[in-house]
Amino acid sequence: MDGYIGIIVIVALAAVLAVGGLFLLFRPKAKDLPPVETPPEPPAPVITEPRPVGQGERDGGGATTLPPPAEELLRPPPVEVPPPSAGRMVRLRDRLARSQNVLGRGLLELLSRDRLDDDVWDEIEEILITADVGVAPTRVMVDDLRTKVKVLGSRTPDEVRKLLREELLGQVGTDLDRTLHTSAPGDRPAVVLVVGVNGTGKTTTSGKLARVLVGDGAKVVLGAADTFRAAATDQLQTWGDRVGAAVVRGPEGGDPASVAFDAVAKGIEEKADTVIVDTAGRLHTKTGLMDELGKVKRVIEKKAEVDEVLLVLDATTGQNGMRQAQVFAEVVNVTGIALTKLDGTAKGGIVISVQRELGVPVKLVGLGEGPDDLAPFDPEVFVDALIGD
Ligand SMILES: Nc1nc2c(ncn2[C@@H]2O[C@H](COP(=O)(O)OP(=O)(O)OP(=O)(O)O)[C@@H](O)[C@H]2O)c(=O)[nH]1
Repeated sequence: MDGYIGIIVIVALAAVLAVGGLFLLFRPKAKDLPPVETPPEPPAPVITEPRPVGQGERDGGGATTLPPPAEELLRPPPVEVPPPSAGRMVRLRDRLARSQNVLGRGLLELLSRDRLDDDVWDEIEEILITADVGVAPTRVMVDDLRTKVKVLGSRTPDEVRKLLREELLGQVGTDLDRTLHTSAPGDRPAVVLVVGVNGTGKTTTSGKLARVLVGDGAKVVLGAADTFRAAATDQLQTWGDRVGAAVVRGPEGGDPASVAFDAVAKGIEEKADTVIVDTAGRLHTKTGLMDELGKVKRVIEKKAEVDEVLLVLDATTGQNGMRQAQVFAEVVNVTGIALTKLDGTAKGGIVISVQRELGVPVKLVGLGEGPDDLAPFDPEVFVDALIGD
């Protein structure tokens, strides 16, 4: 019996030891334990730099801003000193180069081809027509170029460029008198009358021209004879205020001829160098409105000669502009063309066609909406911008 008890005790002891060993062997290690939950760190504080205190905040008014003091409201805006006109077209050359890329570089590329067969000449013709050079001038140019290419035979790139440059310059015309008559002999101011159909950019061009002249040192008076559109008068007033030019305005819907007359009278009285008279946009097909324009000019002439009649043409309207130009020329004897929006069209060929049809030179070109984006037209800069250096 004692033997049995001893065996039982030994077995029991062995069992206890075995269970203890197993526990020690498979006990969970620290890294297997579930992580101890620690409270999240509080978010870092957002440190903002103090903003300069605005007037409203200073008063504890949050977003509201106090109006500027009365004397500040009454003070006229500072008068600007615009840059002189010299070199303007060179400055704006890139705009031309971008918009007239096809006309210049396209022609250059085609003329540089080894073989100039009929298909290539057709393409050359198409480029010229598409750029609004006009049918007759296109024919002349293609014939000229064909003859010159034949004479040259094989062509180096420099020869092609020279050939095209000469042809384009010949068509644009280097010997036309492009002088803007903005100063008059004697002691009266020169009078510039600005005319054209609606929306071509007459008011903008009048304002920009005032800047050109003031930049060149002249004293300018502006006449807001566009009494039809109140906004045009305000627009002109803003242009005048910016460069310190007096603006003569009349009542809305008033007689434009009377405003034009008063503007010239003011120019004489103030010993101005130039009076620029902006007129209302009118469709060339409306006889009544065209007669009114004729009257504006005749009434001005009671006071002083009109030295320059600038027809403002929108280059983007293409051949439609030609018809307008003809009618205006019949009524008011146009002496110069201001071609606007040349920055927004590939139809730069209109310079060639309009001069040929009217026999009147392009004197100014508009190359953007900025206040100084109007330049005296320079044929060489124009052609060089088209074909690149
Ligand atoms: N891109 C570009 N826009 C121009 C140029 N010249 C004028 N404009 C824009 O053409 C628009 C019409 O110009 P306005 O001067 O008001 O035209 P307007 O002929 O006086 O208009 P009406 O009095 O209604 O006949 C404006 O948005 C001008 O900024 C130019 O050379 N280039």
